[in-house]
Amino acid sequence: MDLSPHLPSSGRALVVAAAVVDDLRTPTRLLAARRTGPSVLAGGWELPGGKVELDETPLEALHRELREELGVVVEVGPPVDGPLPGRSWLLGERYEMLVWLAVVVEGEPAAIEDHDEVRWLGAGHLFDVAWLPADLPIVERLEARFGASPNS
Ligand SMILES: Nc1nc2c([nH]c(=O)n2[C@H]2C[C@H](O)[C@@H](COP(=O)(O)OP(=O)(O)OP(=O)(O)O)O2)c(=O)[nH]1
Repeated sequence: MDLSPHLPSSGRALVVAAAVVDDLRTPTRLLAARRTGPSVLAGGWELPGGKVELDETPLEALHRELREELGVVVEVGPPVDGPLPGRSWLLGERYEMLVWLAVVVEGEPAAIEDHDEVRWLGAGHLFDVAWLPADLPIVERLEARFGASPNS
């Protein structure tokens, strides 16, 4: 029996993350979260999320991670397609990551677990934080969806 039907055939472990925005159709703000560990990644900014466990689907993992890390319930929108088979994004040798747009429907994002700061970035400021290197092409892809905002 295949215990991990959602895992990529590449052998890399699957990570899921959300590009949390203020509006799914016309986003003007993106949420970034600063990692606290491990030391090699600490201080780097990322899209909140984490590894998919064997007993859950990628979307179940996404909802769990956002609840645990940020204390929010989200509505998940369209995927942000990456270049790998399965439309994931490469994160070095060991991981690949699926990304979806999402909006908060309950709670206020807070750095509860795995992060020490969360920050909303307006259009025009999406690269104001030190993103983890693997996230740069993802944020570039997101930027193309952003409209101008009066506060950006
Ligand atoms: N969540 C997330 N991880 C990312 C991003 N970019 C990036 O390179 N990574 C890397 C960092 C980690 O090596 C790996 C994800 O691991 P994680 O530490 O977030 O996973 P997790 O929350 O399940 O952690 P753990 O329970 O295993 O400690 O992917 C990103 O934007 N979001």
